[in-house]
Amino acid sequence: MHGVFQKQAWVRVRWLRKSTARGVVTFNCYIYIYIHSRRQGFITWLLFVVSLDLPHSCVINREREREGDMGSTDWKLPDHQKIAKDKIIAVVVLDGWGEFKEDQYNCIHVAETPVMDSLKTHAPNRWRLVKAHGNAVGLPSDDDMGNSEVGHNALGAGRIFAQGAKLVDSALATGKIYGGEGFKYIKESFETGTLHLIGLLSDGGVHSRLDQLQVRASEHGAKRIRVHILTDGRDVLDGSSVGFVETLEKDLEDLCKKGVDAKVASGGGRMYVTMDRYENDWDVVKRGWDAQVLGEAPYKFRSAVEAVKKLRAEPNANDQYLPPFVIVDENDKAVGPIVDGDAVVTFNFRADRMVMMAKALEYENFDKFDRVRFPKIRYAGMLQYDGELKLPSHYLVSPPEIDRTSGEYLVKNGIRTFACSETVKFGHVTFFWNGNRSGCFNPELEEYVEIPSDVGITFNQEPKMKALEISEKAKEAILSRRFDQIRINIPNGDMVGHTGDIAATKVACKVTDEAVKIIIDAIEQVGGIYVITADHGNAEDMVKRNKAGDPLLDKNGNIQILTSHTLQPVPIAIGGPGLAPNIRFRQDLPGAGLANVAATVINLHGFEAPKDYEPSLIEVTDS
Ligand SMILES: O=C(O)[C@@H](CO)OP(=O)(O)O
Ligand SMILES: [Mn+2]
Ligand SMILES: [Mn+2]
Repeated sequence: MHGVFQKQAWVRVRWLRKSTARGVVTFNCYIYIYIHSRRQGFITWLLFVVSLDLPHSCVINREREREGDMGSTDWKLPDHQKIAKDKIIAVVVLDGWGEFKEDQYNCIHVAETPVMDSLKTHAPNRWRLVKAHGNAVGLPSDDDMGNSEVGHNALGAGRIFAQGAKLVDSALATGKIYGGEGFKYIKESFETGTLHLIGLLSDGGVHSRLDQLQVRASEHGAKRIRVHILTDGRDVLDGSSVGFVETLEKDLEDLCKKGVDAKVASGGGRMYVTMDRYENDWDVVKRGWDAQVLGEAPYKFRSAVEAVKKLRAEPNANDQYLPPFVIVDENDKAVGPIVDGDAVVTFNFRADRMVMMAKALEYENFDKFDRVRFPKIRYAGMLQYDGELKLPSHYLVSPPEIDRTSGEYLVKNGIRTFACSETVKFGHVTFFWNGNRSGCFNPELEEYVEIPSDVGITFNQEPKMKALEISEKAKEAILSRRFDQIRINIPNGDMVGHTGDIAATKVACKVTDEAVKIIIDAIEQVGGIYVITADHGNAEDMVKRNKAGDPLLDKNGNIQILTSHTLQPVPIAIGGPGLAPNIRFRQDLPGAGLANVAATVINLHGFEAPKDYEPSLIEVTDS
């Protein structure tokens, strides 16, 4: 982070976009840039012109890719020699359900969870733990907690891919990021326009990382920089926003001393401003748009530190839900609305909570809310957030190329698939599961059902969420016998765990257990198999601890509530009448992780898994 480096590169800038029936025609100008970087600096550029992007449509691209895939991949899975086909399999992901010591802050332990308890105690050969954090799911280090994106990617893809956090780290370390198309593109605005950086401000490492913003924002020649912050409190402790904003403001001050006009321009809490997902509530994105683009918000402050401190002092305020604010100058004028000719980077590497904003920033035709103004900007994502939609069309770092997922293999081998969750987790068992692809592979064999989530509440208010509705839908799908795989995500442990409300999280865990029972009972009726697992920990530990594992107290003597995910492993249990008695978990894979689940499920469907998948967790004994 403290290194000094120099780079020269070509940058593309889109300077004119025109919609046509088949897509967007983009005229580009190319600029040769010279970058001199030191820790807190920003941006520099030089010169110049020409080229033209031909229009394309997503549909055409998708078909071409598919044809290419079909040509190079052998999709046919060999039959498993010992496991019969045609069993109905329920794959259940309990979001945020880890395994941890049994104390009063372990909500799973404290709640009544007889079904999950019995899976653990009654069939020891069919219950085990798997790793769900750090290197096991493609994160930079084993200090990184798991999360839904990397967890579901690993569960679905059967292999470990270097994930966004890691890819950005390495693109920054090598300097490759600055030579890439995306950076070159935005850089063309640096001379006359402002560079806006929008994203989650914390070191949580789930959606973004502050140090990546610091490095990125350091000495790359932008003359005017505005940062639009989203406070966290969900991947990091509530209240930590103040420290992160202080760090950022200090960095920006240092830049100002070097002659860069750099300021925080707006802000708001991530769950209330900008970072909605799966189109649950466009109002969230609109609040962000109004503050970031239009420079309008209900609260105005002269500095971001003051904003966050004052807004946090309101009753029941927390970092996740801070209201939107703008920073104003001495004339009460917003210091950083986004206007024609500016560059914008959304610096989150994770997709789900940036896709909606990306659409608002990029799509000429857009009807989700009234944007009032649609500035002509050069916009790039830290990553491309949706490979299928090619959104955004410019990005600084290429996303992981997660190909040949288990879902695609199984569908291509005739497995009829049903996937379901409520809105806030719907994309987890579809988009993330399928390697960050929206849509299904074969609509004739697949049905994806989304149950609308509650809107405008924090989930401790409704801790049962839609768990029972999801499992009832899954039950219907199981009993209909129209599907071979029924895949669901039960969100409660995670979504309620993130609120930090221990009483509500207990309710969440109890209803999750009830939902599991509905699935297991349905599977009993059709002679099927269940696979119950989770994507990462959350509800099993609700308190921040010291190294010895004891709860930490804050300065008032209260326990420090942990709203984030954890580093804990998660359980996986298999069973059901369709599971032959001689199938059990292998004993020789003690370090297995979520990526080992895909091959396991493929085997249970009666196929051998692709050779390069992480090994299956099961074995078939002779007896
Ligand atoms: O809510 C989210 O965006 C993340 C936490 O940042 O949780 P999950 O990975 O479980 O979706
Ligand atoms: Mn999750
Ligand atoms: Mn979560």
